[in-house]
Amino acid sequence: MAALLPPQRHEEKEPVSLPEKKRKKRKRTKHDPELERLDSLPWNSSLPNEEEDDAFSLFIGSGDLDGGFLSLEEINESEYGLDGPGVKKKISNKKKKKQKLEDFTEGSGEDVEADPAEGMAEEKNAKAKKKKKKSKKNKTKAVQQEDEPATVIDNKDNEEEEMPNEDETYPEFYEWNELRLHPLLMKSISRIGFKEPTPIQRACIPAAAHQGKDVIGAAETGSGKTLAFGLPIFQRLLEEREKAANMLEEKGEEAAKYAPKGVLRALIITPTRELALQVTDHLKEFGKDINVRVVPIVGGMSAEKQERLLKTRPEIIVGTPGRLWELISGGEKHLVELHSLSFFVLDEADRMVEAGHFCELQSIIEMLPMTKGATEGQSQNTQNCVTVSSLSRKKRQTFVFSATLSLSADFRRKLKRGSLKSKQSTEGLNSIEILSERAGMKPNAAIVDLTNASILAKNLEESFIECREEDKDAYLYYILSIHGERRTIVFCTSIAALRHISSILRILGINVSTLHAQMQQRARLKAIDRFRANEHGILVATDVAARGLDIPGVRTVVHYQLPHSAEVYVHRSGRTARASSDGCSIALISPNDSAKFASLCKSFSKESIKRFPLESSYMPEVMKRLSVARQIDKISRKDSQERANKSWLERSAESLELVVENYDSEEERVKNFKQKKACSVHLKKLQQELGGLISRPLRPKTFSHRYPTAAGVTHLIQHQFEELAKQKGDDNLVPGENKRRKMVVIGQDCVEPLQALRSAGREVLMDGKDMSQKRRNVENLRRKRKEEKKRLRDQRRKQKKQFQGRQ
Ligand SMILES: Nc1ncnc2c1ncn2[C@@H]1O[C@H](COP(=O)(O)OP(=O)(O)OP(=O)(O)O)[C@@H](O)[C@H]1O
Repeated sequence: MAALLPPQRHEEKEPVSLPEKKRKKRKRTKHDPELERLDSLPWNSSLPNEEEDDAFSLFIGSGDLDGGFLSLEEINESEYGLDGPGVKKKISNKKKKKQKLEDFTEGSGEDVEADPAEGMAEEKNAKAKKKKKKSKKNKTKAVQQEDEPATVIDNKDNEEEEMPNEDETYPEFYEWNELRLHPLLMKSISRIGFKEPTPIQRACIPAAAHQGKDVIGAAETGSGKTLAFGLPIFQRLLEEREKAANMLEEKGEEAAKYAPKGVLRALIITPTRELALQVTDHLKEFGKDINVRVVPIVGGMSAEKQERLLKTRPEIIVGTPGRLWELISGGEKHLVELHSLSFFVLDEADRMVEAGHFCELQSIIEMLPMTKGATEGQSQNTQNCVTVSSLSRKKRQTFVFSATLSLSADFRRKLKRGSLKSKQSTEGLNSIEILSERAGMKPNAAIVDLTNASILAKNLEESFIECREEDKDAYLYYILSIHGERRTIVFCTSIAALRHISSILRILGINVSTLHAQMQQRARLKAIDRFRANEHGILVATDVAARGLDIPGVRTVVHYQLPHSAEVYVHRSGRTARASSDGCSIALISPNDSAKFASLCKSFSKESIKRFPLESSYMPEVMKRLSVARQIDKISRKDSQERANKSWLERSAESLELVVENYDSEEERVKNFKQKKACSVHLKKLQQELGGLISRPLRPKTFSHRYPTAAGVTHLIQHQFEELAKQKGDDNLVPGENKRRKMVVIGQDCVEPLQALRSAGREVLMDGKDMSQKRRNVENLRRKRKEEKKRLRDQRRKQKKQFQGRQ
């Protein structure tokens, strides 16, 4: 356990004898049961089998240091470039240190052109602060010169003063203390209110922030991976600033080299635009207290906005591979300064090696200057280099994170042997391993794999509904109407299916947002915002929303169509049951899906899965509504298709300066007109019919009209009832009559899917063979029915012919 403990910052200033209190504390942490639990966690069993002696299966402090964490004695700050040359260890009190840091931070903001959106307020603040600080600084300087000449720490009292006691400052957040984060980060953590680090944060932060290691991290969805790489980045930037601030007096201008300002320090690449924006927001939340600029660079962003953001010369950029490569290859000034990069992060790395991202990502990686040990000649952009300190040039850390990361035994063995130097030796490695290798992943990288055998989040309840393909709409409508509580995401594999169900649901009066890759970026963001804003929102999305989206309060994920891979299933389901909350997933399984579903369960080592409880007495009403909705949908589609075709024809003709003439005869035109009119009358009729149906709560067949007990009343309908009751009360407010007029909804069986599942879900054994057999049986049955129908049809025809012959 010692590996997680080495107090790097303490180490620097630590006196020969530690105070008794501290020693006890360290001893205590050494035997932290949580860390021991992590230590004993196995590698994901679904991944290739491990050799017993593999040190990379969550290596947290054993005697074998190869590829694992360094022990306390082995950490040499100078090796990681964390102490600038000639730094004298000084005694300074807490205030003085903070003051210096602030001075430096302020300075760093001065020559950075601010983003107009946020910049004005910042500029104002900075000016006011600057005035204040100037007078303060002068005072402090005077006091320092008189009272506190620079001395080497050798005395307990001073040491106690130097390190702020976080226990006292943030007593509720003591769980973070062992990670020894910078006080400003602790301030952010306390402001945001994260009581304790998540396991992945606990495991990654010491390795990444204090031991300067590269990290490959895998942990379940919603487990806080963003901060697992975000906090080490902030920690290092702050430490560098602090050191530069300490040197400011001695070295003057030169000190600034140790915390270069206005240069790119971290490049975080994510597979989707939404994820990049989300990671940016998450990090910005922490960057607030420490004046670190984090900006997103994603496809779909306007050139002006992009330019404005890059002009602020942010330290951290979060982007998608396509747009980043476009800018890097185009020689964008801020982005080509990749030599100053201290962190290169691949978030959701396994998704990025899929088609569509790989080439751009590979090109970006090829532009990265070689890290320690590589020949200078291999760096392609050295002529663009500005002078940066050895501190930031010395090493770049690479972080690779995902919930579904699989590394081959061969790659882990390679890391262990430290044989990752050759760029050519990529034989037998998968794409993610090749990219990690090319990105300069160091041989002693820490691999932290906290995924369990099933990889799925532990608070997730999975379930399924078996139904015919054509009944999926009905079951989806059933779930959303009867159990439509809290936020729900419905996943489709194809955009066509997404369009179909979102249209049907809208016709049925269910307000849904949609999200898919063919939408304009602005519309995509709007859809997410709308979904976020509605506590009971419904988002119908393709797999573009499967990864990383972090929207609190998503309680249900419906797999309308099964995804193509087990990984995507994990990520889709991971949109619920995030952090410490719980949620459920419901897969709609048609006979065609059953074999796929069985193999999915097999790959997660699932022996049984719950069948989602259904109340069949609701289905006749559901089917009735759906049938009308489908007819409306068909007519509207036909109509809009015709209009689209017509306008396309007109637009094309207009662009060619042609006149479109109508050659239809008068008779045809009248006929068309009549047809259209009949169609629109029919449509209106259907709409009226559906309006009548959906104006009432969805009721089971046995529902009594005389006693509305609210069976099947969703929150929406109950809300409508309440509104209605309120309205009626307001309309004719006669004193004394209130009681009689008020409509009361008695009882409520509208429960969340998770609640329904927990109280009534039935476990079904998942037997792959059984599922396949079932599928075969259904297919046989269908074939027989078809044959029977054909036989009957032929028979009828024959009889008809015979009858006609007799006549
Ligand atoms: N220490 C913590 N305590 C409580 N909540 C946390 C903590 N760290 C992060 N979170 C919250 O947990 C949620 C999930 O975090 P994050 O998005 O980083 O997860 P993730 O592991 O990257 O998920 P995914 O694999 O789906 O991308 C976020 O809302 C985040 O604010």
